[in-house]
Amino acid sequence: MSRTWSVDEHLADVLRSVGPLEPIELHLLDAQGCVLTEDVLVPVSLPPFDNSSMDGYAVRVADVEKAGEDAPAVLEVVGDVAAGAGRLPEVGPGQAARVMTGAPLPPGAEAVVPVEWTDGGAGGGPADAMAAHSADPSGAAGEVRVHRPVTARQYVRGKGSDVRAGSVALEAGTVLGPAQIGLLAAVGCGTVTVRPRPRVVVLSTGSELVRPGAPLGPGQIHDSNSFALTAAARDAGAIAYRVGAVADDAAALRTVIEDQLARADAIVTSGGVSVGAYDVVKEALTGLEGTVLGGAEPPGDGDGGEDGDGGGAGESGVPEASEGATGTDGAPRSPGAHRTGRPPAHVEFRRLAMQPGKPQGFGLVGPDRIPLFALPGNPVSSYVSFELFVRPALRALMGLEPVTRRTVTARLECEEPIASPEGKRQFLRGRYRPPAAGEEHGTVRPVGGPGSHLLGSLARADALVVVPERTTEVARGDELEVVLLD
Ligand SMILES: Nc1nc2c(c(=O)[nH]1)N[C@H]1C(S)=C(S)[C@@H](COP(=O)(O)OP(=O)(O)OC[C@H]3O[C@@H](n4cnc5c(N)ncnc54)[C@H](O)[C@@H]3O)O[C@H]1N2
Ligand code: MOO
Repeated sequence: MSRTWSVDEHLADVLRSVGPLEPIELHLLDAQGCVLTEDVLVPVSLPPFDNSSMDGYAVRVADVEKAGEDAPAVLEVVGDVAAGAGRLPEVGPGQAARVMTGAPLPPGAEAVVPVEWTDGGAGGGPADAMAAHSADPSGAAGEVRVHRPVTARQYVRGKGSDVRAGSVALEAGTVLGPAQIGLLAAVGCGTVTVRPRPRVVVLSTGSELVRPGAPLGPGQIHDSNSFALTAAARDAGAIAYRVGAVADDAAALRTVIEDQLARADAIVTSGGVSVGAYDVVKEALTGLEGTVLGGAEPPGDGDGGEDGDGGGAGESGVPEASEGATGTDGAPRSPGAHRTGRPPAHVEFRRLAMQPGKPQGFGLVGPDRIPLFALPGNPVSSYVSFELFVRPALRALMGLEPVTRRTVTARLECEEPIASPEGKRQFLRGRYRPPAAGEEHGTVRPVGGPGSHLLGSLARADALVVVPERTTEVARGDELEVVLLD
């Protein structure tokens, strides 16, 4: 390691290295959370035809003009129009058609009288509802008494009154949420062109790691990082594949990562980046020249596969493949924008002026130059590093903005002053309370201490409290920047 990088320098370097993935066409539900890359024009007006907004009777306005409670207009019922009806009865003078919500307005009719303004064809006073067609098919015939007048087009939803054919339904850049997906379905689009979710392969390293659920032997711990990071990748919008823990064997790790290249738009590892004798990630990802990870084309196509055999895995001997978040899109992608210009494939290991998260590796690997994040092994360090560097990169790959989490200013709530290392940006875990009425800022209360192994308090936190590099102590009432985690 040479110089120390600031958090901002490292993030800028990461974001300089990743560009949005090439757009692909996806089925609507597979595109949820993705960004449209082109305007979507409305192929068919919505509604596609004039239709009723009420269950009632389609009438001609002049026929009910003088209708009142004591002097109902009596109209001949010429048939039923249910939603989806293809053949429509013609409504002539003195006539009405029973019409359901969403059903086409029959020819000749100008407005709809809600059933509650009529006797429902039953001959009594105002009706509450229509008799079910199955129970009384005769309801579509006979007479109906209308007790109130309607104006032209009343209770009629006009063709194109929602969106018109030829207009822009959604603009390029729109993020597809439930309402947008609903609109696309309504106008008949079955597929859309979007920036896809990045496929992220997450693997942890360490011979001490055991899969949760398996008993611990002496000196062993459960692998939590690969689970937390896979969940974080999904939370960021990615399709995440958790590969089980790989033991501290550089050659095996390199093989596993090479195998995973075929299905990865980004790779995240944890552990093995510090200065110890078993820091396997550093070893595996240094001196890549001439290897597939170093950018050399693989010998054959190579299927990468779901079950890369790294051997020597800490938990089972064979890395485990995990399902994709949405399980839609395992196919190889055309190279992303990060391939253009083809910077050298290389992973650099750095020291960052932050706590937790000091040791970090980052670079572009493989023939497609996909980003690889080698995060530190301490559980809080890897999670905080993911939040600060990987999440923004994944959002950049998806074309989502802003890439960073929302930050707010909050007043610190704590009993005793808290020390912070000089020259490092510290990220304390905290719980944020938004401002109450009349307050300019909310408050944040640290949970747990600064130790990078404190998962219990991380799990109770909903914010990261940022203590700047030059600050060596913070106390109650200090105004600090807070990164909101949800
Ligand atoms: N002499 C020095 N030692 C250390 C330094 C240093 O500057 N000089 N930096 C410390 C800091 S800061 C960090 S952070 C860690 C980073 O170490 P590694 O990235 O090499 O991580 P490991 O040694 O593999 O593991 C560290 C710690 O985390 C536990 N761990 C690892 N993977 C997992 C996992 N998947 N699930 C749960 N826990 C995991 C591991 O057992 C260790 O306890 O280095 C410091 N040392
Ligand atoms: O930087 Mo390490 O990430 O403090 O524990």
